[in-house]
Amino acid sequence: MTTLDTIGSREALRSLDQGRLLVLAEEIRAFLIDKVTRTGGHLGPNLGAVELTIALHRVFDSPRDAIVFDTGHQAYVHKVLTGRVKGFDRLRRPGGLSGYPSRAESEHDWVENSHASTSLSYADGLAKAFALRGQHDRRVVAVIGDGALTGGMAWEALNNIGSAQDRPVIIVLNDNGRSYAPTGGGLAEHLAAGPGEANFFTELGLAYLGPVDGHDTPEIERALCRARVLDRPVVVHVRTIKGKGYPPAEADEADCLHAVGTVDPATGRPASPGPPTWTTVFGQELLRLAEKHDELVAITASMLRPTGLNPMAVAFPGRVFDVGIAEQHAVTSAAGLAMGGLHPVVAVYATFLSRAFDQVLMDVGLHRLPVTFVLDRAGITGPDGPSHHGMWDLAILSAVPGLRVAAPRDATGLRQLLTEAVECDHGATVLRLPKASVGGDIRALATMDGIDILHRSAARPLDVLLLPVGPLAAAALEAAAELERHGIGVTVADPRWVLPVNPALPGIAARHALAVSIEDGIRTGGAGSALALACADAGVTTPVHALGLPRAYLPHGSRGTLLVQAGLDAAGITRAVLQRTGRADIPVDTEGSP
Ligand SMILES: Cc1ncc(C[n+]2csc(CCOP(=O)(O)OP(=O)(O)O)c2C)c(N)n1
Ligand SMILES: CC(=O)[C@@H](O)[C@H](O)COP(=O)(O)O
Ligand SMILES: [Mg+2]
Repeated sequence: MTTLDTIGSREALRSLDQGRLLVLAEEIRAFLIDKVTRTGGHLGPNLGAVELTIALHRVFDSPRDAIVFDTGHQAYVHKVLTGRVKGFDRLRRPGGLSGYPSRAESEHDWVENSHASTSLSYADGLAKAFALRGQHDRRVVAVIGDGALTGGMAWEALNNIGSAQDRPVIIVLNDNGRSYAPTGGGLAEHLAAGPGEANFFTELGLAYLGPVDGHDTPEIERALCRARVLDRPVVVHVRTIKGKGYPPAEADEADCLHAVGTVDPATGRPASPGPPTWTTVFGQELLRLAEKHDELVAITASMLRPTGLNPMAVAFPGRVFDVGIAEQHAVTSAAGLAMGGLHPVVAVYATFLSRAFDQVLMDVGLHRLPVTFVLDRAGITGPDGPSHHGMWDLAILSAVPGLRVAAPRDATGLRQLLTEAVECDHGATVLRLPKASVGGDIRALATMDGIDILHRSAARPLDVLLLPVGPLAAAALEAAAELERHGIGVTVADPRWVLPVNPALPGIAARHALAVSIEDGIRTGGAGSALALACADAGVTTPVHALGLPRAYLPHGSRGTLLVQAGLDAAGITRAVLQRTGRADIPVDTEGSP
């Protein structure tokens, strides 16, 4: 019987003496390494939060006291301590444990959104609610990383929390000195300055306790107990080590094994390097363009390597800026760079650009500035779940006047479109790339009005027009072959620049009996909706059917499975066309997946 087996309740956890606490921490570390190296997940962050989370659950009475985790990627220990040990064999698997807090999983979980820098705002709201409902005994604890603290929302919340001396929000700053890479900026320098430094938190109206050794459970508990009874807003500054206790993580210069796939537990590395990804191809091409165009600069929001900017950063360190987890600042500072005569490339995950929509619309779009956005993880991403799927960008960006969106279907297309984007000096451009390895090139048979014709049935070319967005071209071509076997003629066309709609597309659609757009994004307001509107405006009566993702929060799972479930694989596209051409009776071969 391990100590971990004995802590089925908070009372049992609180009953452990210091010796057993040390044993428990090591058992949890070994558990995390064993499970997460098999399933994939956020290993480094959680290894650094072991003692901190044990202390939190010994001092506070969750869920009566609310413990809110910022970003939520470091909540595995919280899940271990709240009865979910058994779920870790299926962490981030379809139907299995979420990699983030999940309200459906436990009453101890509050925030499911994995977007950083939100915890202090939730905490401010919860504290107000508890106060207004007379629940003055309930504490609100926000656990925020030093990286997440570089996000603007956190400072908006601090401004409010600091001014409310009667609402005792307890902010636990989990300071491991890193986001992915070492955290940069004035805040990080201040936090690293050492205990003697007067802490600006006090000037904002918050008490400050620390710095505390984040791997000494009793010391953390003493600080948390003081915070608990202070009865005013307080920051408990906890110093931790990302990847603590696992040498491959502690030694990992890049990001302390921040997020891993299935890896060898002995090394923390995958058994074999995977095939080239879209990110890799982008990073290499951006470097080539940076060598050619001195005006090219790049910006990341604390994700230099994950977005592929590292090659350019190594070659041109003065032209790549990491602004912290601050997408809004990234976009508007890009507007400033463009106003200053440069051409910025803002590299960001698609889901995180949502946070900076106003900046795209009013700081870049309104001024018609030459800024290029490269959205990685566009479309279904998979294991990170609903707040990570990059499925909103086409719908929200379709509203920005003058902004153009491209979706490359292969590596050659990515290189060509990135060149076109960075050479465009009269407005914003966007490229969207999926979380996937890049497939083989798909050559065009012909190009007309900027539209690549990928396939045209010899027999009856004008039955159905398939318009895949980006990499879904491969599934569309497979569907075309299947449809032809049923005597349906298919044209497959790739406009490359998918928004705004290419003015030649309604004319092409008019020559077909049915037009079907296919996009890895929500169908409401996406590329298909835009095409239908363009056809209507042009008086084209060809029915337009938009295949895409539902306007829903999709669960975590594998990208392939989720695309199949959305009908965005070859079989799904084929079924959709057969249904709309009165041939629903024909059975469709459902083998294979995108
Ligand atoms: C708005 C937003 N941008 C980027 C990310 C990607 N991201 C996830 S965790 C992370 C680093 C967080 O650093 P920190 O808060 O210090 O937590 P740690 O991993 O160090 O425990 C980043 C940038 C995100 N989740 N949300
Ligand atoms: C928590 C967070 O936002 C990131 O760590 C994200 O999980 C990384 O996603 P990828 O693994 O797709 O880079
Ligand atoms: Mg950190």
